Amino acid sequence: MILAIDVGNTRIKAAVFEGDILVENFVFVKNELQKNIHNILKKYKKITDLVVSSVGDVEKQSFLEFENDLKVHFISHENPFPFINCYATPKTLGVDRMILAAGATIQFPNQNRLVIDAGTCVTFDFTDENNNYLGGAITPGLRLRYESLHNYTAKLPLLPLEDPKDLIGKSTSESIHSGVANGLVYEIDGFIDEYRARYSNFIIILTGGDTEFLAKRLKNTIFANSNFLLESLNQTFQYKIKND
Ligand SMILES: Nc1ncnc2c1ncn2[C@@H]1O[C@H](COP(=O)(O)OP(=O)(O)O)[C@@H](O)[C@H]1O
Ligand SMILES: CC(C)(COP(=O)(O)O)[C@@H](O)C(=O)NCCC(=O)O
Ligand SMILES: [K+]
Repeated sequence: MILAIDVGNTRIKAAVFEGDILVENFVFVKNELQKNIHNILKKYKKITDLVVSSVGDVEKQSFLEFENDLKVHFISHENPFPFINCYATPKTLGVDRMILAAGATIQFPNQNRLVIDAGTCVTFDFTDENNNYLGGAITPGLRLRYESLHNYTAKLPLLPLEDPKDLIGKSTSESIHSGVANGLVYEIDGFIDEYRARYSNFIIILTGGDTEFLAKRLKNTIFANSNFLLESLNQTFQYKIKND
């Protein structure tokens, strides 16, 4: 069994895998990392490997303390990936984005794929049918948009994510909800339309903490899968075992 852990900029996501099967998944915050790993290992005694991908600021040491009981693997740029990396600055490309592109390439062979990860940031990652990873986009995520409006103005309150009542906000809070929530939905649909103008055919995978909120509001047809990054992490690790 494998314990896959993805450290994002907001939360840590983890999943136990038996081969390709996701047995159970977990979400927690940074300062509860060790406690959670201990509990997972207590529950699943067959875990032999810990596979970590991180774009957040968690010390490697937090994972290395489990080295007596497990093999600990950090997925990095040095790993083999199933695509040709055409990013102009491959060393600064987020390892989470590489893993998403790897998962898309493995799960959807011989087609163009766009992965949208709605986390702290919303990232777009495009891999074409010849397995060239071309790049994409980075834009602030839903929560980050609410927080920036509050943090960089004198008058705007910090609001929790809420369904916008209407396109036309009739109060400060309605205007913020319309601007942030409708805004991100239109932005994502707009991006997809522009991609479609260049590539007539591609599949779209939506993942990340805001998957559920966004999936039902987008006009485009997408595969919504909150666990896509963890599944891709497991697949990237299996690919490494076969190709190292
Ligand atoms: N309990 C929660 N805490 C924080 N964010 C949450 C929570 N539930 C849903 N979200 C949403 O998830 C998004 C962050 O997604 P996540 O996948 O956790 O990010 P990251 O991978 O960057 O850590 C936020 O924009 C927020 O709206
Ligand atoms: C863009 C990101 C901050 C997204 O992080 P996340 O929202 O998943 O927490 C991360 O992929 C990153 O730090 N990327 C480095 C820059 C790049 O990918 O070009
Ligand atoms: K992201």
